[in-house]
Amino acid sequence: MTQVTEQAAQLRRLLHQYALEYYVLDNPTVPDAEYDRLFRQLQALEMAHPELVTLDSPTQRVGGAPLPEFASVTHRVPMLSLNNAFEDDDITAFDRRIREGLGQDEVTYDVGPKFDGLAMSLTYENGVLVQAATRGDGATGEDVTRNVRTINAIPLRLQQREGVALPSLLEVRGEVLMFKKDFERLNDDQTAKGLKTFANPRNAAAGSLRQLDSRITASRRLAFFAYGIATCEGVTPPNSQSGVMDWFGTLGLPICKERDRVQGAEGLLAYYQRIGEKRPSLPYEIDGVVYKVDSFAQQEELGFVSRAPRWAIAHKYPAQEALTI
Ligand SMILES: Cc1ccc(Cn2cc(C(N)=O)ccc2=O)c(C)c1
Repeated sequence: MTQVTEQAAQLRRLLHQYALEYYVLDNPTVPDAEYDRLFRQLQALEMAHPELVTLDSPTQRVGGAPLPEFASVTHRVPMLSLNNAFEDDDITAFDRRIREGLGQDEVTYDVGPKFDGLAMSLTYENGVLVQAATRGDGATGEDVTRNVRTINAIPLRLQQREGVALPSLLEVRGEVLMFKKDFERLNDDQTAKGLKTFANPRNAAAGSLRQLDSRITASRRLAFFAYGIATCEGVTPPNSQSGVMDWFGTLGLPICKERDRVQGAEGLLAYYQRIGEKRPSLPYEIDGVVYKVDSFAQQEELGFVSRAPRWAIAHKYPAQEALTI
């Protein structure tokens, strides 16, 4: 390693750590000016030595000329669609079917908000983000890697702990969304520029990801929460949904702090009630909560019906009354 190569690697390590603290942990330990100083130092180094630029360099989040179109991507593992439930009885029936299917008298569920954004699949090779694809029809989606790289909450490189191996291949599923306050700010901005406004944060996020010019995507404030694993090679992942979520947290992937692990139908309904009460004050829009059987072995035992899993369901809230402007 030459001296400048080592210096660039050290700067990238620091900038990754500070960006994680700022965007994912919401707990910066250095002033913005310090981040900016190091960022500019890396930029100068890369300008003087272009061979030092790496795919995971924070200077490469926004780059490249606009694309003529999006390439299509075939998902290694189809992106699921969830069955919906609206009534409490549907949920007690869901839990009963599962208990009977497993021959268990109580089942542990991993539960979380159902974000009103866009499903996204991220592929990391040896810890470096190499591809991002939309759901599309579940089997084939669009390659939106350039645009997703501009989302600051999505790490360009997974956090590596001393002596802990990273997967050679990891496919992360999650939701790209826009927080309510960033949505309002964007619409104010659009109005000031005489441009069209967006009907809701989901449309704003979709419109921002559909841009062929990633500089426009970079100007929108998108967020991301990881919620599942599709493929993992090179290391053995945890054997439960909640274990994977905790693991993702150690890798520097943003995990929603409202998620939980509950027991049985009453645990599910208590969670639905609790999140329903918090919903208006959440910083992002949700259209329900998602319940998943926690154990992967139990998920495999239950399998799927057509394209939707028997082991998961979305419990939806009534449509929210129109936002009072
Ligand atoms: C000039 C400047 C530099 C950086 C930032 C925001 N920010 C801060 C940090 C930090 N404090 O750890 C890390 C990444 C980052 O993007 C702003 C708003 C303005």
